[in-house]
Amino acid sequence: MALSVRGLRARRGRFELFVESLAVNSVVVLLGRNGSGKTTLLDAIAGVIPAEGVVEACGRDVSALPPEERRLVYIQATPVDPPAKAGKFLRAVAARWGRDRRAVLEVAERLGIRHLLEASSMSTGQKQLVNIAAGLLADPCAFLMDEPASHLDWFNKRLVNNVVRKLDKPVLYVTHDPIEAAYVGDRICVVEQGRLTKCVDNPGVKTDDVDRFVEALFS
Ligand SMILES: Nc1ncnc2c1ncn2[C@@H]1O[C@H](COP(=O)(O)OP(=O)(O)OP(=O)(O)O)[C@@H](O)[C@H]1O
Repeated sequence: MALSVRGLRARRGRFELFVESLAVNSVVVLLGRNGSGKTTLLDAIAGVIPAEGVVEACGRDVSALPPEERRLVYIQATPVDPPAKAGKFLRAVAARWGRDRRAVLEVAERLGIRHLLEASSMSTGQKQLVNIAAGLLADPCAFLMDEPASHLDWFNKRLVNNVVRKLDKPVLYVTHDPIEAAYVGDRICVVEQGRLTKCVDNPGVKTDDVDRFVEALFS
């Protein structure tokens, strides 16, 4: 079921975002210059900043609900520090959603982070993988992802991209990387000065040459 937005208006100082309509059925990528309003759009949908207009998720109007009741997973560009070791944290998230330890191990396997479950310290990119794992353990109506791969190496970026492509939930995905946009998105929308100025279906740009180039460098 789609995540959809109608007549969404939000302000940040003198900056104004207005999105007349946006339907997210699969993976929709937002591309735009710095300061164009991509994060503001995700913040407004998540409900972490005040906004006018309608946001629908799982077929219900969530516009008046606080963020924690909207059933949206919001992965932000800068990962949140897990409050405990990754394994303990992810087991707590799983329990919150009625899932067991096997679900944690399965998600950790998918994201290649089993070795981090008991780690006492992690890099920023490793923390981001744990944040993404926590999001996958939840049962949201949709995912909002703001540059989720900006701290990830190419291999982890591809791994996360592949996980995102297989999610059977709507995903609104911000990246600055057009190669990543072409790889992960079903639709690509351009954000300019707080407006969606263009949305196109992914024409199927091939990114294999870049993949081969990076793999050769690290082989
Ligand atoms: N905390 C803030 N206080 C006031 N204005 C802000 C604040 N954060 C952002 N803005 C304004 O909102 C505009 C949109 O910012 P936003 O973070 O949504 O852009 P973005 O497209 O996500 O940028 P980037 O690609 O650099 O992450 C900015 O141009 C800036 O003028």
